Amino acid sequence: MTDYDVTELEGELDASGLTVGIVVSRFNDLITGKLLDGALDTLTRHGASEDDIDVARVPGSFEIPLMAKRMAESGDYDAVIALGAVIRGETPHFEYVSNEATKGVAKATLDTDVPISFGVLTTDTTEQAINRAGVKQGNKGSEAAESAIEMANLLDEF
Ligand SMILES: Nc1c(NC[C@H](O)[C@H](O)[C@H](O)CO)[nH]c(=O)[nH]c1=O
Ligand SMILES: CC(=O)[C@@H](O)COP(=O)(O)O
Repeated sequence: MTDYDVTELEGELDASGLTVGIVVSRFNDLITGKLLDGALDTLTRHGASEDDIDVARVPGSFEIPLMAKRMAESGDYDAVIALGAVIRGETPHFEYVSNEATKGVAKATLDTDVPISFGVLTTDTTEQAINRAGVKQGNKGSEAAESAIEMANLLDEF
């Protein structure tokens, strides 16, 4: 590939010194607990201190945006991580919960200017969720933690 003489900016994957808030849904907690494990493992492996990580538990993914926004606007956190698992049932409820959780987190991060990474699974089946919580398809909680670290460091450059 041709080398370009451009300035490239990228957030370091270094979590040392970062304060991080995690909002995790209790709904489907057999899944969300694994997402939380993945996020905490990633944060500490990249240098975050457990003393600098706060975890807030909410009833379901619909409640994530409000708590994520409250953490972000507190000024106490360099980044917030949103973790949930919305699994399709028999009714259209899945669409509403998924859409509002997604839109709410997106709005909260833009409104507060604080990185809020999106680790909310939206799956058709329980198996799909299990596979994305530390089995065959990785761990969305770990991925969300990496995004939070990178964005906190990248935004610190501006
Ligand atoms: N069905 C799922 C829900 N439903 C609960 C909502 O998130 C919310 O807590 C309730 O409507 C009360 O406001 N939540 C999930 O996180 N995952 C689901 O599969
Ligand atoms: C995503 C949901 O709210 C869903 O799990 C609820 O299940 P159902 O649509 O069968 O009531």
